[in-house]
Amino acid sequence: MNPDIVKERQNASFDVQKLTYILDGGPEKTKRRREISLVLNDPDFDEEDPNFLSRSERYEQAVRKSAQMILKLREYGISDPAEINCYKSVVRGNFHESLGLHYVMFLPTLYSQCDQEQSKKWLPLATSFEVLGTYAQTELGHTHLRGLETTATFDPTTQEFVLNSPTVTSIKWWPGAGKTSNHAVVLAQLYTRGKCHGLHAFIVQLRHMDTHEPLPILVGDIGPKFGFSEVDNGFLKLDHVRIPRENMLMKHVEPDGRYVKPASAKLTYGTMVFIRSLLVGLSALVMAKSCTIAIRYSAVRHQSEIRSEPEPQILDYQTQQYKLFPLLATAYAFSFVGQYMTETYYRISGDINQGDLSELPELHAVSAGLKAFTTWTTNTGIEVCRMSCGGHGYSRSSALPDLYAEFTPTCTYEGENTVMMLQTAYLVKSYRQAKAGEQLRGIMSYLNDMEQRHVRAHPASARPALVDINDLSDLVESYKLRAALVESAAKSIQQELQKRRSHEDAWNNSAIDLVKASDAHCHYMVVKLFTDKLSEIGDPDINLVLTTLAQLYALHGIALNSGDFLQAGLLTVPQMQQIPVRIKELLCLIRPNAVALVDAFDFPDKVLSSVLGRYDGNVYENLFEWARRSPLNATEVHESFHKYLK
Ligand SMILES: CCCCCCCCCCCCCC(=O)SCCNC(=O)CCNC(=O)[C@H](O)C(C)(C)COP(=O)(O)OP(=O)(O)OC[C@H]1O[C@@H](n2cnc3c(N)ncnc32)[C@H](O)[C@@H]1OP(=O)(O)O
Ligand SMILES: Cc1cc2nc3c(=O)[nH]c(=O)nc-3n(C[C@H](O)[C@H](O)[C@H](O)COP(=O)(O)OP(=O)(O)OC[C@H]3O[C@@H](n4cnc5c(N)ncnc54)[C@H](O)[C@@H]3O)c2cc1C
Repeated sequence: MNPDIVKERQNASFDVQKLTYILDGGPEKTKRRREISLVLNDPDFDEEDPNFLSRSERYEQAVRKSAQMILKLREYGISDPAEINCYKSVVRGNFHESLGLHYVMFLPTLYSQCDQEQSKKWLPLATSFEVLGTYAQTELGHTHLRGLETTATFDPTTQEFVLNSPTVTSIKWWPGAGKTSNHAVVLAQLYTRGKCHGLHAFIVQLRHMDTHEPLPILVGDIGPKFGFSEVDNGFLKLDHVRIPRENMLMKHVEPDGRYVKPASAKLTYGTMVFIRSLLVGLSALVMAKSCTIAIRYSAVRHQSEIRSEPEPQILDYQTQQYKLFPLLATAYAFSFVGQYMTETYYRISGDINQGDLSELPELHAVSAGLKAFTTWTTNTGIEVCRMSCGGHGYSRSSALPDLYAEFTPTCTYEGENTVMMLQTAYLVKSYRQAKAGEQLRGIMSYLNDMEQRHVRAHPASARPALVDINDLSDLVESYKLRAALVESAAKSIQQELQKRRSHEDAWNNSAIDLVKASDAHCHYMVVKLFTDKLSEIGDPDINLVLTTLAQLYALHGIALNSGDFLQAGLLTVPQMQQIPVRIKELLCLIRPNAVALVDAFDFPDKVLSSVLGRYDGNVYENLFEWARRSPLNATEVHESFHKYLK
């Protein structure tokens, strides 16, 4: 064990194990997670570092691993969805799996949209993996749902739907598992009796069940990408492909071609809401991994000098702390927000299953906003962690390049982030309702408050700032008032409308304000949820260290967005000047606990797959060993010497 890292652990002021329990949701859950993690010792999962393999080899290794996972899950009798998720995230490490779409989109769509008869037919096939599915929605030319071109036309004479990609732009593009899957949920515009009824989901068989040869359908892999090398994102061109009427999910078409309206057309989009909710938790996980790597490495890396010798740990540089500790605070904040998002998703979708759709718009808005907010922040954060590790951070052995490449598409898939932020219509609508005196419920209820107190964006001079920057509840209140930026967005729309612009143009001309408002709303939610969590934590040592992190998260966010807080008169210039001073104090308070705080995330070394983030801190000897395994070192003289240099 590296002596620096041993010393760091001795300095911790709290019980790391107890903090792990809090993150997991209780000691029992930690115990079970650790039991599941023992799978890492299974020799059947031994594999080559994917960084040393070609794309085709990576895909093959990933398929083998996916197949092994299925067999092992059966062998160990793991069937609880949360446990399956935990198991898979341990085995997957920092990469995706080729069967991922089957689990995260195909199966959930079947579960939520099959009627009884369909469930009887499709669920056994899909859960036994005879049917391997994907989710084919996006097209070459469009992702916006109303713009999708694939059609499904009902033919009452044969009781079939005819699925067609009429143009090049309508070819399905990006669905995971182009080579792996034999079925797809295809999203297409439904036509019956000559009328379009919008987007609906259909189960389409793509490949022969025995030979895996494609049916008369053009299907394949879209080629190498920035990352996602384990995943065969695919294309799919349907040329008048016929499927039985029973393959339409939720069965909206009667045998005579009559269309039966669903309770809400948006229920078809349910799987996207599900994944967006999951991505909040994924952001927390990836931010936690990145911080673990960068902070452990910073504790064992010595460089340059502060006073004279010896060379200090780079974690002692104030600038290094300023790069990493706000991200550490963010990882904790997002962990608690992820827990909230999961609970909210299951609570509201439970109500939806009982026929109560009243909270569906809020679930959509919150999951879209938090998905965008947390993935954007994490995306930037991984890169900060990588650069904070200097040259070694650029090596694939650090895992940070892989974490970035695998995570960055979360800002794009499942709804491009700007587009998701613009789903603020709900926010503006809520603001207008509150203004009209309606009492709002749920997370939007803070808008009631604003109307009652007539709090508005005022110039700094017009309102005395009563904020104590050392008091978290005051900071939460400030974030709440800053979220009143939604008023500026609503006003901008109003002004545009007064200029006789159409509603659509008024919206587009206010889009920057709308995204800012959405961002401010999400930021408030994160600060509030982090602060609320503190009241549940009884252990005084842990409460203290997490309070320090929450303060840092809140103050750092204000420092980055100082213009908003000043403009709205929420803080004065002298208070703003105090914030960097307080931030520096907080960095010093966090410093002795930094390694313990990342240890509490409890990532086994094999899951981190990072030479820099090793628990024992023995970085250099392992870096050397890793480099020697590079395929270029397989021979002492590379063949290119004989071919070209000699
Ligand atoms: C551990 C975790 C593991 C995770 C691993 C992950 C690996 C994953 C691997 C990779 C996997 C990647 C897989 C993939 O990427 S799958 C493909 C994902 N694609 C998208 O996400 C497309 C994004 N676009 C959209 O969702 C829609 O086009 C938007 C939303 C932009 C507009 O929408 P639309 O076109 O309809 O037009 P509209 O704006 O008039 O809206 C009309 C009304 O509908 C409401 N509305 C809209 N949407 C919803 C909704 N969902 N629930 C409830 N309501 C909704 C909306 O608020 C409005 O309400 P109102 O104002 O009229 O009241
Ligand atoms: C790794 C990966 C996996 C994927 N997996 C799947 C899958 O399994 N199944 C599937 O169906 N799809 C999948 N996708 C596709 C993914 O869902 C889309 O790429 C995503 O929804 C974004 O759409 P787009 O690519 O058309 O971007 P565009 O919408 O074209 O975005 C391009 C730019 O235009 C801007 N823009 C677009 N619309 C607006 C607007 N209304 N207002 C303001 N700005 C706007 C965006 O902000 C962005 O800056 C995957 C994508 C990736 C990268």
